[in-house]
Amino acid sequence: MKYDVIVIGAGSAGGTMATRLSEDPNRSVLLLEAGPDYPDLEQLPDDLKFGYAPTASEMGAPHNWSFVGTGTPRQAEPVAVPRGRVVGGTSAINGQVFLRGVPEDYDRWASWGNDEWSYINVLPFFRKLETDTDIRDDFHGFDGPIPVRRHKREAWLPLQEAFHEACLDGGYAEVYDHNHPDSTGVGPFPMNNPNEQLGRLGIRVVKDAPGVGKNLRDHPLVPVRVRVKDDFPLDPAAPRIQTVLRYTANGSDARNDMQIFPSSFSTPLGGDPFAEEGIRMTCMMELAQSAGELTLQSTDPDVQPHIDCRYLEAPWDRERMRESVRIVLKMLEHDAFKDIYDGLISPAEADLVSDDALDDWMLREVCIGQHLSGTCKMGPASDPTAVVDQRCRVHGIEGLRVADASVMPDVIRANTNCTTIMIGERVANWIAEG
Ligand SMILES: Cc1cc2nc3c(=O)[nH]c(=O)nc-3n(C[C@H](O)[C@H](O)[C@H](O)COP(=O)(O)OP(=O)(O)OC[C@H]3O[C@@H](n4cnc5c(N)ncnc54)[C@H](O)[C@@H]3O)c2cc1C
Repeated sequence: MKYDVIVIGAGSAGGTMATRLSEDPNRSVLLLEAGPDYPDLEQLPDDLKFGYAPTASEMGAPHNWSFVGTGTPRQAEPVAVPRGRVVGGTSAINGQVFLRGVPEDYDRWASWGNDEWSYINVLPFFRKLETDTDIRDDFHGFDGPIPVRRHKREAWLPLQEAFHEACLDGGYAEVYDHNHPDSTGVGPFPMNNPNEQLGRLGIRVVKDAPGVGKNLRDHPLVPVRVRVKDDFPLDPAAPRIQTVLRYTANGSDARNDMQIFPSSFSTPLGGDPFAEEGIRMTCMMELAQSAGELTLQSTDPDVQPHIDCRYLEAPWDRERMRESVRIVLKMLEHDAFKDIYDGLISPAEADLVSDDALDDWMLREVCIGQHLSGTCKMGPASDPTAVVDQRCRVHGIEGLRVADASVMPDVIRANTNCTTIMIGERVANWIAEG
């Protein structure tokens, strides 16, 4: 059997591409996926259907590749690297935040020789992929396949309210629409959950592309773990994440290069997702200077690659992360937290005595941001580190494209799913045009 297009991997980008390309009955499309398919809601297992509890992304969970990587040299244990193995890919096990990057992210991609990816060029595809159920304007879609909504104010849990109040008092702007190009400040996350439910190895080299595996980008995060008062309600099944603060670090020229968001329920790190610990305030770096690397360990596709994240390697990353932790600590002293906050679980007092002590704590505690990207970056052929051109065609190989989160030349200042789906939309469009 011959196919016009073969898509490997039914994840955020691959699933989108196969869907769009098969809209034309005259085009044959083969979609190959390593994990199972659940074609309707009845057959969908609970861990994939109810996204609030992170059971689907636990190590060893049935739809998780359960990779491991190296976070920083100071960590004794490897970091867990969950990736979805199911039709839907990682978007089937993710946190359902549906945030776009800031326009400058895409304009930076364009400035590196990929003019097709400027914000003005990608906006129609962001609109095409979604139906925003809250907002109708030039920046949002209203007839696309993915529903986008925000948790209504009356449904915010008490921690989210306290966080919001403390941020406003801290001088941050109030934002309702974080997908608006100008947004910065605190407000509800846009979500895509449905309304209230749910060579060295002897491999023959076909093309030497030295950029493959380099430029591993992510949003490293440092969790501040907080004990709560005895009578403060903790519900493991409630939405953990509802609001977010996006802000610019002191001295940074990159808008919204940092995020802080509160989790209304937290568990010991890496432990049982229903075991209660308190709450968590997460400091997340949206535009890290440090980049990691992904290298093959074997020719066997079942052996995972070595994933070296190199989080917080750059002093500038540590400086911004220290500031973020200190913003959280100050925020916890705000009156809005007086019925919630009962002391820190981590960091301990000794971790806060100096910049060095705090760095040491951060380098031990830093976690994966789940937004791995960049290891097959797009760029012109004149860039020796570029793996694909701006239409995602592999340089020097006819008929082969890479279209997923790995083609981002740098990670965007937002969670990656929405942009990855947009990449799938764009590439499908180019293939369809011929
Ligand atoms: C725990 C977690 C939470 C996250 N939360 C969010 C969030 O809230 N918001 C957000 O925007 N982003 C989030 N992300 C990130 C986001 O989901 C990913 O960036 C995005 O889904 C990546 O899409 P992709 O198409 O690049 O890859 P994937 O969606 O991972 O697709 C790759 C597909 O290829 C398949 N595959 C791999 N190898 C083979 C093979 N050899 N043969 C056949 N098939 C194969 C895989 O099984 C998978 O289905 C999260 C990620 C994780 C892990």
